[in-house]
Amino acid sequence: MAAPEGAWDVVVVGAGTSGCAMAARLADAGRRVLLLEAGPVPVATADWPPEMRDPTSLAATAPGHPANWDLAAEVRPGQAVRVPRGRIAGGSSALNAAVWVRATRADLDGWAAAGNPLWAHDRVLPAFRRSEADADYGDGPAHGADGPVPVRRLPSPSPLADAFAAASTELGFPAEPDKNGDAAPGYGPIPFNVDGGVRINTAMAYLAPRRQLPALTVSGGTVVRRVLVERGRAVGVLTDDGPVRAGEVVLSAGAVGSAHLLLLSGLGPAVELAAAGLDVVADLPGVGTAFSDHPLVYLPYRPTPGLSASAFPLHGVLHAPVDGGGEVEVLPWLRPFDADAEPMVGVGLQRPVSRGRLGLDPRRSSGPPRLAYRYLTEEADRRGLRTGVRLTSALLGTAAFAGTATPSTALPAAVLEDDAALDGWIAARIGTAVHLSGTAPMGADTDPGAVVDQHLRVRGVAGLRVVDTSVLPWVPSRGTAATAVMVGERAAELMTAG
Ligand SMILES: Cc1cc2nc3c(=O)[nH]c(=O)nc-3n(C[C@H](O)[C@H](O)[C@H](O)COP(=O)(O)OP(=O)(O)OC[C@H]3O[C@@H](n4cnc5c(N)ncnc54)[C@H](O)[C@@H]3O)c2cc1C
Repeated sequence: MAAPEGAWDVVVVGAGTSGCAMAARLADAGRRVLLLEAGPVPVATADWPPEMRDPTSLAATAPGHPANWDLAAEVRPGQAVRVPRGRIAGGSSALNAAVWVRATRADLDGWAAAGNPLWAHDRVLPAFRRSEADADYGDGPAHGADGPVPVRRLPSPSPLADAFAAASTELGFPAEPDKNGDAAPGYGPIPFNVDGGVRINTAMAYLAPRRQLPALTVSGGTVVRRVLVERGRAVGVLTDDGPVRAGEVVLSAGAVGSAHLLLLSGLGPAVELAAAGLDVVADLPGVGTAFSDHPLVYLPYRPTPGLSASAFPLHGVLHAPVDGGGEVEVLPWLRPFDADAEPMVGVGLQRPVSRGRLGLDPRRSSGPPRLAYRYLTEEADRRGLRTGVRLTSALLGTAAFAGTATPSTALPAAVLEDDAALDGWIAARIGTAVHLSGTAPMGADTDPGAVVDQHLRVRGVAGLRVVDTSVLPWVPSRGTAATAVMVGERAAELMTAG
C-alpha cells in the first residue's frame, strides 16, 4: 500500500461483491488499482473460515461473527433486528446463501426507463455473461461458459424438494428450469455459485487469479473513514492509517457502507449533514432517504417423521404474481435452522412499495448509521404478503404433500383467514431478505433523488463513483448477489470505454 504519491489511478473502497469484480476488470484494463477492505483478505481458498467455505452453513451470519458487520436496524418502528453483512474480502458474497439469480428483464428495463438507458437488459446481458461459468446452460446465448463465477443447479436432494415442485405444478404455476433464462416466472431449481462443495465468493473468483497482477494491490484490515474532497474533486480517502490519494475514488462498500461514507464526507441531505455538524460538500437529498429491500416472513411446516434428510438446505424456488403487479418468492428451506425447530418456507415480497431510511445517528454521527426499513408501511405490501402466506399454506395443503409434510400449527386457520389477524401475525415476524438497494440511486439529471448518474458518477463532486447495490434505483425482484457482480463488471466497462 505504501506507493509513491500519484501511484494509483483508482482507489476502490470495499473488496465486496461488486468491488472485487470491478477492481479486477479495471486492473485487467491496465488501471493501477488499490482495493481497500476493512476486513481480512484471505489468500488461498483454504484460508477462509470453514463455515464461509461451506455453502450449507449460514454460521457467519450470526451476530458476533468476526466477518459480519452485524448492524442494528429497525424493520418497523420499535421492532429491532440485527442485519448481517460481510466484513471480509468477498463481502456479503462470502456469507450469503449462494443463490445466483439475476435481476429480471423487467427490473433492468424499469431502471433504464427511469433515466438509465445504459442499464437496460440487453445492454447489461454481456456483463452477466462475462461474470459466470454456467455448468448447465453455459453454451446458450443468455449465459457465459468461462467467466470467473461457477454456477450450477443441484440434483433434487430430498422428497421434500420433489413435493414443492409437484405442489407448484398442482396449483398451476409454470416450470422455470432456468431461473436466469428470461422465461415466465414459476418454480425451478436454484442456480448456486458453488463449486466442489465450496461457496465461491467474489474474492475467490476475481482476486485469487490476479494475485500476481502488478496493477492490482489489495489491502485488508483498512477501514476508510471518508472521501477527501479538494475544490470539488475527490482526491483520495482517509483511512485509519492515514490519507491515500488517487486519480479517482470508487465506493464499493455496499448499500450501507457506501451511503454512510457519502454522508460522512459531506455528501447527502444538507439539513441532515448540518444537524450532524458536518460541512456540506454537495446537497444530495437522495442519499439514504428511500432505500428498498424485500420483506420476508417464515412459515414453518412439519415434514413427515422418517423422511430422508436433505444434504443441501435449498433446492428450488417459486416466483408467483400477486394482485397489483407485485410478486412473491416462496423459498422452501429443506432443513431447520436449529436442530430442535421446524423447517420453514421463506415468503418474500419482491416488489415492495414501502421505502426505508438510512441516516446518521444524531447522537454519534461518527458511529454506525441508523437503518429503518419501515416495512409494511403501505397497504399494497401488507396485501402482497398476505397473498404470499396464503399461497404457501395452500402449497403445503396440496395432494403433492400428502405423506411428506403438513402445515405447522404455528399459523392457526382462524388467523390465516382473517386479514387483520394475518397482518398482525406477519408484522410480528417480519424480517429482511438482506437485499438492501437504492441508498445512492442512479437516475436522470431531472430526478432530485438521483445521487449518481448512469455512469455511476456522484453528482456535485468530480472523480467519485459509487459501484454496488446502492446505485440500483430500487431493489430488483430477485436476490442481489448476481446483480451486484454485474454492476461491478458493467461499471468497469463504462469506466474504461473509449
Ligand atoms: C446473509 C445474507 C444472505 C444473502 N443471500 C443472498 C443470496 O443467496 N443470493 C443473492 O442474490 N443475494 C443474497 N444476499 C444479498 C447479496 O449477497 C448482497 O446484496 C450483495 O452481496 C451486496 O454486494 P455489495 O458489493 O453491494 O456489498 P458487499 O458485498 O457487502 O461489499 C461491501 C464490502 O465493503 C467493505 N466495507 C464496508 N465499509 C467499509 C469501509 N468503511 N472501509 C473499507 N471497507 C469497507 C465490507 O467489509 C465489504 O467487504 C444476501 C445477503 C446477506 C447479508
